[in-house]
Amino acid sequence: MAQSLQLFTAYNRSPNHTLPKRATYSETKQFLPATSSRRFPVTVFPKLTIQASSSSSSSSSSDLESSSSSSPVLVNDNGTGGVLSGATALATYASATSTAAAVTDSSSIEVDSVTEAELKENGFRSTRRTKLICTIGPNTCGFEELEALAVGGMNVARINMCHGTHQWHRNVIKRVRRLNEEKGYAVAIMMDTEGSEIHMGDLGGAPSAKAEDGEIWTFSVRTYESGQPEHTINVNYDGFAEDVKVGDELVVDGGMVRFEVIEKIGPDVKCKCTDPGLLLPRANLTFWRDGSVVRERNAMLPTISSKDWLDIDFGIAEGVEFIAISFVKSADVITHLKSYLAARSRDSDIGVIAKIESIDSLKNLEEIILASDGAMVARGDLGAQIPLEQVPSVQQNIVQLCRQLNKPVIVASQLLESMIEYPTPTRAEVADVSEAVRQRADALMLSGESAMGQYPMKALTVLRSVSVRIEKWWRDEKQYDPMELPDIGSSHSDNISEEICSSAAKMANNLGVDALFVYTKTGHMASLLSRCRPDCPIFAFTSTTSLRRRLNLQWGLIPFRLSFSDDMESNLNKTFSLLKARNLIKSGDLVIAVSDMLQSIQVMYVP
Ligand SMILES: Nc1ncnc2c1ncn2[C@@H]1O[C@H](COP(=O)(O)OP(=O)(O)O)[C@@H](O)[C@H]1O
Ligand SMILES: C=C(OP(=O)(O)O)C(=O)O
Ligand SMILES: [K+]
Ligand SMILES: [Mg+2]
Repeated sequence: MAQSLQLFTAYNRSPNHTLPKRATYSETKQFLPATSSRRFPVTVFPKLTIQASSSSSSSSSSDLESSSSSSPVLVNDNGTGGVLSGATALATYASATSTAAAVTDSSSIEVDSVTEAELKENGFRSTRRTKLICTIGPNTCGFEELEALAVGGMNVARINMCHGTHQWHRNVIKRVRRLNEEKGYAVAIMMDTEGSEIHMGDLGGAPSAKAEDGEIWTFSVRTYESGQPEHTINVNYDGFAEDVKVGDELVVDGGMVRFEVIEKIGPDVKCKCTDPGLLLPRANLTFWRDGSVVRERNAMLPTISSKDWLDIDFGIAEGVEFIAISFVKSADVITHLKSYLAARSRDSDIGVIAKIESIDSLKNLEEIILASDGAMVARGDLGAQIPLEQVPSVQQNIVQLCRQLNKPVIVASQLLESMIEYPTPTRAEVADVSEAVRQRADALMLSGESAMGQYPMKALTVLRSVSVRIEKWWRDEKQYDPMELPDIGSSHSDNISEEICSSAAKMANNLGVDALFVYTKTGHMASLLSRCRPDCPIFAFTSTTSLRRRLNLQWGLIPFRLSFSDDMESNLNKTFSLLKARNLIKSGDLVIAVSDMLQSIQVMYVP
């Protein structure tokens, strides 16, 4: 297959290639009632009594008609229909997406063509559980590129407010929304704030500048009206010249270029290049003294700057699903933002993701994660603030803590950095991706690889195929360590939900069921199931498209939009008939269903 070929052709990379050795960073049929012999109701109510389910009633024929008439026909490379391999999805995306239809009426179910194809081809148990995030930049902002990314498995599109204008970001959001509406995808939008980081200016419009060994460069807080002199870099932080000392090490982009401070002249800081490399516009700057990162007055800068507040208002107005906050230092800022969001965005529920990328965030890790709706291991800046060799253990700790606290966690930055320039990843990068998948992080994120790299689709394909392969490997080999999941709920009802989900997940593993079904109004039960990381996929049914998108960040959840009632019996009947109409399930499949309206566990074969 194309994908396995691609992973192995890396050997063909010429040892004499002329590219730089180090990649630069920056940059349904009628429903038939169930036969009682094939069904085992295990309904658990809050008082924990066992109730047998009554026999089911058939769903209305209008459900069936609307569903089957809108069922998309998928075409594979050979045009024989019905198959779209995970590995060949990219090659066939045009045919798949051109025939896929989004369905939004109340009697139908909404799922996208890619999920549908994956379920049909590989069966439930082989669907990808790890979610994929792509940063959108100049190389991926067009409708066709965004569509190719969605077909390639993008679950969340990230926009980085460090770059671009509101109009640019608005256009990207509109295109993603159009894609969701027209093709039935549930791609969520994550807006990432700039934060009060120290970074360089725009290089006077140049795409990059090369700093050579021993060259003297001036870093200055001055703004140059009539063009920037040669070897001069503008710095955005007013206190820069006062805070640095002669002898400090100035680190660009976490170590891609290094300078030593040799002289201070008013607002100008003269520096000698000690590690040559490419300077990119708005690159991040840190300065180090005696082996640790210096945090002078910049430590006092607000986590959410006035510019960030304007960007947050923009995110609210555009209805983004997630806002990721850069350089979080404490839980207060998250709590404050959450109350601001609650007051401003009445209907929508925007998730706040805390980016763990500073020493302060590590000191207050648990309270920050508890206050947030998720966390990101932002290894780019984190690796510029703590010694690099500490990053892997910190990553593992954050991933574990997030799962224990039931918060989705993203592993970000440099996963496939070399693919910014090369069509194949390094073995080390594949091992890094595998490790994040083995740790069972909720999501993996591409930054420069998808924003401005030369091979965004190939990078996404690598993430997808490595994820699927590693997940299957540890399911087959039982490679993963079971994790102790503490009670996290604050009420007895919460504890019941947790017990139901962990029991349902355990039953699912022991019985080898095909899928877990969860009917959820708030997403809570879905996330509790995801937290258990069961062996089978979790079909999460929710009645709103916004919640469907938001669930798309979490491990193992396949979100569907479906109108449902408080009557589990009729929900299940409706779901079975709709899914059967689309050949997504078949008679005899074993399913365990839970819901957050009725605290119950039902085990049943699809009639
Ligand atoms: N909206 C955008 N417009 C232009 N370039 C972008 C945009 N988003 C990302 N990029 C480019 O992709 C690179 C990698 O993205 P990311 O890691 O999110 O940013 P950063 O390098 O600032 O941390 C950026 O350095 C920038 O060159
Ligand atoms: C994801 C990160 O943040 P940004 O790309 O915004 O610097 C990071 O630092 O790893
Ligand atoms: K950012
Ligand atoms: Mg960062």
